[in-house]
Amino acid sequence: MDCWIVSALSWFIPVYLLIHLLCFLFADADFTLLWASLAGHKPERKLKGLVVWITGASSGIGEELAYQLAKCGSRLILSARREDELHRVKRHCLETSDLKDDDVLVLPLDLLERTSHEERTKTVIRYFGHIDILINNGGRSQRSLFLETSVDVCQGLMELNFLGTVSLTKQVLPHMTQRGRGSIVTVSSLVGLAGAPLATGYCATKHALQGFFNALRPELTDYPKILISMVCPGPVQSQIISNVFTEELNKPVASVGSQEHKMPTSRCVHLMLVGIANGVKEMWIAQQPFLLFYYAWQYAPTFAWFITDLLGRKRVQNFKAGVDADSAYFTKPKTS
Ligand SMILES: NC(=O)c1ccc[n+]([C@@H]2O[C@H](COP(=O)([O-])OP(=O)(O)OC[C@H]3O[C@@H](n4cnc5c(N)ncnc54)[C@H](O)[C@@H]3O)[C@@H](O)[C@H]2O)c1
Repeated sequence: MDCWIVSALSWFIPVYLLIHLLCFLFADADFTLLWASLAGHKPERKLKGLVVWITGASSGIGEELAYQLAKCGSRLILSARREDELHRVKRHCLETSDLKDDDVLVLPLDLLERTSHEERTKTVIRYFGHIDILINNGGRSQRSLFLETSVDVCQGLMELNFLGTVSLTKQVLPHMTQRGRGSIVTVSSLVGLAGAPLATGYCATKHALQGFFNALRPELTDYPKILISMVCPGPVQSQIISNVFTEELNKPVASVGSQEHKMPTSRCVHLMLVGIANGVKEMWIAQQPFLLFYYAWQYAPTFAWFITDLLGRKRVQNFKAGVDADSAYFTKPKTS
C-alpha cells in the first residue's frame, strides 16, 4: 500500500508542477483571476442591470469597458472631459447591445475639477437612483527622465491620477455604505507594484493608489458587501502614450511607437470584468514576460532588481536614442 502511494506521488507531483509551470509561462493573469475566468461567475450574468460609472470612458480601456459592459446589460455612466467622444462611445454601445437610450448617461467630468465631483455624483444618483460600481479608470502616464522633468509634472500626475480618483471615491463611497453594498474598482498598474524608469511620477501615483485603497479596504470590514478592487495591468493597447506627460506640462510626446507587443484591450477588459463579477480584490493582468515581474517582485525582489536594472538601462538608452521605450526592450539601441 505504502509503495503504491509513493509511486503515485512520484508521478503526480512532477505532473502537477509541470502543469503549474506551463500555466505560469503561458498565463496572462494571476491564478485567482484565471481560475475565476474558468470556473467563476460569468460577467454577463453577474453584471446585468447593474449601474456602472466609468471614468476615462472616451478612449482605451475605459471605452472598451463601456462596450463590454453594454453587452453584459449593465446601465452606464460614461465620464471623461470630451463630451463629443463620450457620445460616440454611447452610440456604439447602443448599436452593439440591447441597451436603450436612457440606459447610458453621458456625464462630462474633469478629474482635476474636484469641486465638481459632489454635484456630478448627485446627478448620477438622481438619474439612476443608485450606483453599483465605480470604475476609477481615467488617468495619464509619463515618458521622461526625472533629472529632466519639472516638479510641476509630478504634481500634475498626482493631482490627476491620485487626488482626482480619491476625490470621486470620497463622494461615491458614503452612498455605498448607506446602501451596504457596491464596488469601487481602481485601475492601477504593474508600476503600482514595481518600478519602471521614465515614469517616476506616474509610478508614484499608482503606488499611492495601491497604498490608499489597501488601507481603505480594512476600514470597511463592517461592510462585507463593499468590494475594493485594484486592477494592475501591464502594457495594454490604448491611447495612453499619445496622452503622456513629458518633461514639461503641456509638452506633447515626440513619438508614440508601436502598440503591437501590448495586450489587446478587449482581453484586458474581459479579465477585469471577470474579476469584478467574482469579487477579486487585486488583479494582475499582463502578457509574458511582464507577468513574471509581478511574481518576481512579490517573491524574489533581489532577482527582480537584477532584471529591472538590466532592462531599465536598456529602456533609458533607447529613450535617449529616440527609439520607442516600450517596444525596444530587446532591440539594439541606436547610437546616432
Ligand atoms: N494602457 C496601458 O498600458 C496601461 C497599463 C496600466 C495601467 N493603465 C491605466 O489604465 C487607465 C486607462 O488608460 P488607457 O490606457 O485606456 O489610456 P487612454 O489615454 O486611452 O485613456 C485614458 C482616459 O482617461 C481620460 N482622462 C485623462 N485626463 C482626464 C481628466 N483630467 N479628467 C477626466 N478624464 C481624464 C482620457 O480622456 C481617457 O478617456 C489609466 O489609469 C492608466 O494609468 C494603462
